Amino acid sequence: MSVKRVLASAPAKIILFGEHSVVYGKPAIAAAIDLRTYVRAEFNDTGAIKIEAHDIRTPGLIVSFTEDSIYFESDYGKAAEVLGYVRQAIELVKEEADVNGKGITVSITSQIPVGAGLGSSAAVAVATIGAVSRLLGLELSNEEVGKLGHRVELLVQGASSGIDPTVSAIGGFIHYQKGEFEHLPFMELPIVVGYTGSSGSTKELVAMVRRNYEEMPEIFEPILNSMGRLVEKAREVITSDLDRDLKFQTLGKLMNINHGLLDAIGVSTKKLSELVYAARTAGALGSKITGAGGGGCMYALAPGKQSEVATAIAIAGGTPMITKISREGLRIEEVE
Ligand SMILES: Nc1ncnc2c1ncn2[C@@H]1O[C@H](COP(=O)(O)OP(=O)(O)O)[C@@H](O)[C@H]1O
Ligand SMILES: C[C@@](O)(CCOP(=O)(O)O)CC(=O)O
Ligand SMILES: [Mg+2]
Repeated sequence: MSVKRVLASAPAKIILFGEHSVVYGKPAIAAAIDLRTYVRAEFNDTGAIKIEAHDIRTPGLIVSFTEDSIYFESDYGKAAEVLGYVRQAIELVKEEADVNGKGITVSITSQIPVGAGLGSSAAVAVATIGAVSRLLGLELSNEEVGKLGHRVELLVQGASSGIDPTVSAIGGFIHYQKGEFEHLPFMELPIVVGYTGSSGSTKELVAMVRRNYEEMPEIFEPILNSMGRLVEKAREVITSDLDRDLKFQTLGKLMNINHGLLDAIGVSTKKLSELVYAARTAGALGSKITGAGGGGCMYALAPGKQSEVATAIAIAGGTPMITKISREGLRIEEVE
């Protein structure tokens, strides 16, 4: 029986250590979290690719009212650009399969705030590849979907380490470097994510760091190397047989150092720093930006203090989210 409709979902992530330096080939540690993007894919008879993005707000809406009608106009150039990840994801899958001139309709709903450092771009790419590949009868492993998701990010952003699509596709807690990943022993992490409410574009932030790196390589090299070293130290701690409390204390110190280095390369903002320090004052062992920065989210490690830290983040003007690691990555939810 041929497949008519597929619903797939893929999780958000946090980068625990090593964002930005991972783009320069250094290692990083990330975990999938329990916020998801859902993508439904089905055939249509128009021969066209149709994308229904229910969570994307198009800027610059103009509405004209007459007595008996309403006209809508929008900045369609920007609308097409914002759907670049979904479109590229569909195109890459179509290259691998015979669609017989049929069109594909993709409909997206998401729990992940956009441009917030939680990997919404990777989750939408991974869930789209998962849904469309299954619709077209391709048997791709989650790891293969992650690799295609990396190609999507490279095509749209120009640069991407691939850590986000990898962890979104395979789930869990990973160490990642230059396309290779390793699952770390699963541990419950008592974390709180704090959202500033503003967004940053990963494409622009990665490009800004690259420009500054090229202008002052002798300053940036040692900072990126230090980020890489602290990731290795964090991995040693996570995989050691130290007791949980000692592990968290050292990881907290490393988070604070990582935040300082991210601030040094220019990806923090006043609001992010306010949330980072509010969390520490409320008893977090460590706190830092997560993801590309320039707005978006920070996270804090707060064993026994999660509700105090959540309150402090809210008082400082952020939106706290107490999340859990998602062991599952890409999931096929329904096939009809
Ligand atoms: N629900 C969604 N539907 C369509 N596109 C999405 C969705 N969520 C994210 N995207 C795409 O991902 C972009 C944000 O990616 P990025 O700048 O990498 O930030 P992040 O991955 O941290 O959220 C959006 O501008 C849009 O192109
Ligand atoms: C800055 C970076 O390290 C992570 C970006 O994550 P996000 O898109 O902000 O969720 C870029 C990358 O790894 O490709
Ligand atoms: Mg992204």
